[in-house]
Amino acid sequence: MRFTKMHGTANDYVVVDCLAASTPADLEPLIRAVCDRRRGVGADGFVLILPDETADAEMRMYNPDGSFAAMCGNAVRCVAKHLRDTRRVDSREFVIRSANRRVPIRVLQESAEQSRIEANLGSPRFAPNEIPTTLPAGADGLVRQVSLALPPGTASIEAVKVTCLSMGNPHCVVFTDTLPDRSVDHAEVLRIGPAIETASVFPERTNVEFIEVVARGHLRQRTWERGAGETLACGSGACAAAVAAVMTDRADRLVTIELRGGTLEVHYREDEGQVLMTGDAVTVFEGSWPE
Ligand SMILES: N[C@H](CCC[C@H](N)C(=O)O)C(=O)O
Repeated sequence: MRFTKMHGTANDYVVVDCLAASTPADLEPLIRAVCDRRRGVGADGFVLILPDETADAEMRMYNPDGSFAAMCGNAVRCVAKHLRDTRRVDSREFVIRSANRRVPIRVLQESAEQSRIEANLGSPRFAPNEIPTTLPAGADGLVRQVSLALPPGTASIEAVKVTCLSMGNPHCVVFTDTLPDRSVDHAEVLRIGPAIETASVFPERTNVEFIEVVARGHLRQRTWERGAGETLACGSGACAAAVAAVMTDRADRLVTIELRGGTLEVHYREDEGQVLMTGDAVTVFEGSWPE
């Protein structure tokens, strides 16, 4: 199986082009083996690129544990770069489908190694059943700064305040100004993250973003990803964080998000309520995996 190793803000993926090749069989064990950082290639996810009737291509992204994710912001920029590099699309503007979302792409700069790409991830969904979560929404229909109890002994605190939404995949945002230490560097990501990811109030689990508000146009983010653990960046998570910061009046609609693996620009547009994310996409190497 031929693949391309890529990353977006150091959130790395094994990308398999199935536009002119068959889709690998028996995916789950293959994904676990390929994503294993010691025994395999090592990646935060495994991405298939497939033909599509309604878009220029379909992206299917799987976490290292084999679970499917309906959206993936950093990976969609990698897929966009691959489609341009392999001349599957002539224009710098095209559409990639991920599950039930069409993601309009604009390629802003490009080179063989690295490109700068804008992806429109669409509108956030706020209804608890669309996130999904069993946490209660307020009178405004938002799950905003709701208290979530942590299992005893998880962390130095017994509960956290969370703001939840979907970008096609579930996100739970924790602002560090509600934690004992306001710095995102000291947030108990490795303890609180997994406890929230697998909390019973998230029937499909959830991604977790820890956000420090530096200024109304500058956020710092650490991420505990569903099915992957702490990653150096999460694009859909950055979009969710930007929306949550606007929902809680902590930020303006155009924000720079500083993640451990790099920087993303996010624009939560007021007009159609869509969320545009701009960042890099990097090709690292081509490889093959024994069939
Ligand atoms: N890293 C990805 C998110 C993967 C989300 C996945 N962990 C899930 O289960 O939803 C991103 O850049 O958006």
